[in-house]
Amino acid sequence: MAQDKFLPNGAPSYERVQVVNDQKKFTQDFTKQITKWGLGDAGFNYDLVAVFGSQSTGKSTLLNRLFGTDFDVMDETRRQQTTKGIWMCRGKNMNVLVMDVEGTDGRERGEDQDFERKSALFSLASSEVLIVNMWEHQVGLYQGANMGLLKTVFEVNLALFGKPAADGTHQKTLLLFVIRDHLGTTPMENLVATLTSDMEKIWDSISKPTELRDRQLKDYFDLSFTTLSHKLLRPDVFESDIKRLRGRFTDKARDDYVFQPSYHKRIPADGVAFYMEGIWEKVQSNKDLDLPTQQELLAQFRCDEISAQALAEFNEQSKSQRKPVESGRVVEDLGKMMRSWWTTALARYDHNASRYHQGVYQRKRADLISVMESTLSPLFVGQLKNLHKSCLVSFKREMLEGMRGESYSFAEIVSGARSRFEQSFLTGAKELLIRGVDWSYEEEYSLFQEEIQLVADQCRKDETKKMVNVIERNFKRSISEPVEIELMRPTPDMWDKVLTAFRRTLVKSEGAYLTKAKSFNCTEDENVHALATLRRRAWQVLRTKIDEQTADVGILGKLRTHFEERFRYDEAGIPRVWRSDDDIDGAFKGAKDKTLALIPIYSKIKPVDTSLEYSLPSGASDLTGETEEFDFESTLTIFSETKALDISNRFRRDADAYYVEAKRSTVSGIAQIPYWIYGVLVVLGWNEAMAILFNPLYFAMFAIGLVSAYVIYSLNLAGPLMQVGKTVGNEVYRQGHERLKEHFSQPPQPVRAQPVRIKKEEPLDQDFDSVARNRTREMRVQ
Ligand SMILES: Nc1nc2c(ncn2[C@@H]2O[C@H](COP(=O)(O)OP(=O)(O)OP(=O)(O)O)[C@@H](O)[C@H]2O)c(=O)[nH]1
Repeated sequence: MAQDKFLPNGAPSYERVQVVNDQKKFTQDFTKQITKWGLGDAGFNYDLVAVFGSQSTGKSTLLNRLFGTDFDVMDETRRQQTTKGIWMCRGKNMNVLVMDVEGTDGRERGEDQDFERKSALFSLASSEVLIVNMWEHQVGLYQGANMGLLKTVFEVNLALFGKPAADGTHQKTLLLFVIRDHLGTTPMENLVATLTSDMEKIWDSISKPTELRDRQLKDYFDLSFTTLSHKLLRPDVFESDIKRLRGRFTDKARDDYVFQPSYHKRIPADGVAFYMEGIWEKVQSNKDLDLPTQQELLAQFRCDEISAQALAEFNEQSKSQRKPVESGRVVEDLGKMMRSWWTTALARYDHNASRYHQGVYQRKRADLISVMESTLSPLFVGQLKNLHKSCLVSFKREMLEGMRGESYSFAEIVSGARSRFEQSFLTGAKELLIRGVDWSYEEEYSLFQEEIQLVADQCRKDETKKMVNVIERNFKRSISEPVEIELMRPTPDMWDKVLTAFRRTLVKSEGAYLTKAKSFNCTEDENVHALATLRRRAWQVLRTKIDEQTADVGILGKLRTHFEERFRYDEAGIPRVWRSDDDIDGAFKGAKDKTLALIPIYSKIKPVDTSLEYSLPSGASDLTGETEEFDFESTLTIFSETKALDISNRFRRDADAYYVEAKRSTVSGIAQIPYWIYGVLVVLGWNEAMAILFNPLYFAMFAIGLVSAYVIYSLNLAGPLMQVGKTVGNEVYRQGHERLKEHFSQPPQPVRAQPVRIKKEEPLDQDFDSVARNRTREMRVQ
């Protein structure tokens, strides 16, 4: 709140204003006040100085003496806090904004150090020169000299306002250490060295943002030092010290002039209020600035250390199982291990850190838990995935093994395997849980269940397919014989019988399917699909069988048989022996016509009783879901008209052959020896027969002949004897043949000339030829 001290002549006023009250509210009158101070148009021509230090260390006194301000000064007799919040005043006859800040370590605020930190940070961030006010005897102390506070302030200041400008330079601030009540016993240089070293130490110990890790204290701050004598004991020296120091703020020519341009924030004076309000808001609202107490700071430091130690061991342990899990293995007792690492780390942290500030301890504990959780999370997720995979593989294996035999219930195998491996997954997943960690396996579990269902469905589909194939084979076996029989004995209602047999067998097959499908837990849709497939395949089996039976050879055979049965056999089934007076033509025509009439019957599946007609939807899809080309109507036609014509022509040719054969058989019957010839033979041979019967020699020979014939017949020797006879005959023939060949093919041997003695008795008139003949004969004899 501004103190109203308007000057009647319009000269600038020097009244102070409370920029931030003790409720941490920033004043709304600041801009107005800057105008009143006459600095509205000052542009950059102004400076800003603030003071930092413990309560009642003469800060206000110092500022009033240096800048001619009138900040409240403590009443010596009461020794209590005077400055509350942050005040500002214009320096007398100086374009200097002077900020008097509530002292630190105030009795009134006690443990609540929030305001002193925020106000200190605000002063540091907004001023060009920060006067660090302290008693000489505070130098070298840590808490006493506000070093802890400075450390915090530096840390947050760096994080919030420490980013370099575009040219890489940093906004600098002068820290002017004013050592009060300087007695002179400790040389100035020593004090400077101690304070400089303290500041360097503070700077080194603060945690810096990564990108500002290597920044030095001098990048942000210049340090300057001065002393003031004891105000009460040596008032004269004090006064001269003040005067000397004042010169540093006013005399720009001096080397140690404090308001160097490099410290200026480059904010025009009329924007200072807005700028400072922004800084205050940033200071106030930033979470990082909920600054801790010294106790908290210590706790933070120690808890961090303890936590890091606990984490180091924990990380080492968890690392050991990372590889196995990543490689896809289900690590046994992983949950147990994780819980052990977890509790060990927490116990270690709890044991060492619980002695520190509870808030910090709890907060850091939560941090530790969160880090451990994120470290173990990949193991949890990986193990769940591995569990999922391994249970699924085992489920598949068990399904396949279960379905290996003949008699098994698919539904039982599925439900058994499913519940076992779901349980196995759940047990494995639950084993991984750590109390207090919000991990969930539900999503993975439902994925696992879905995949189990997919595998079961696939197995069921495969099994259904297999089952339909088996039923189809059985159907084929069952339908084969009835179809063969019915097609072998064609009648007009042949197809009625075939279709009846087909329906009967199909009903049995469908029944077999439905019984098995029940144990498969097939859906209604799957059943409909499978039955449709079964019907179509059954029909195709029937068709194949019919095709096989009505192939060229088959159909011609059947027609021939049918024809023969009617032409070559009589009604009683006895083979006909055609006589010349038989009506071969009529029988032939009848049999042929009846047989030809079968061809149209064979050519199309068409029952007489239309209720037996069978039909199937065309273009039905297979069990695999693939649509097959299937035109039911076309399957009803066994052969086309052209084919029927061809068959009938070929049959006609066969039938004609039978006809010719029949005709020939009557002719050959006619060519037999007439019966009267036998009579003539009896008459003519009567005498010879009597001669044999009544001549004992002939009779005996006849009887022997008969007995021999009987013996040969009864011993079945006719064949061997014939064979022997034949062999002997052949041998005789061969021998004879060879002899003859030898005889006729031998060339005449050359005859050696012998001396010829003319026998007396030989007639002289014997001609040469006869002699030669005789000679030749002789030679042969020789
Ligand atoms: N010994 C000594 N006392 C001083 C000096 N300067 C001021 N004092 C006395 O210290 C007391 C506190 O002075 P203030 O100026 O009010 O101190 P302050 O630091 O502004 O106090 P707060 O604003 O309440 O924090 C007053 O009684 C002053 O007379 C000094 O240099 N030496």
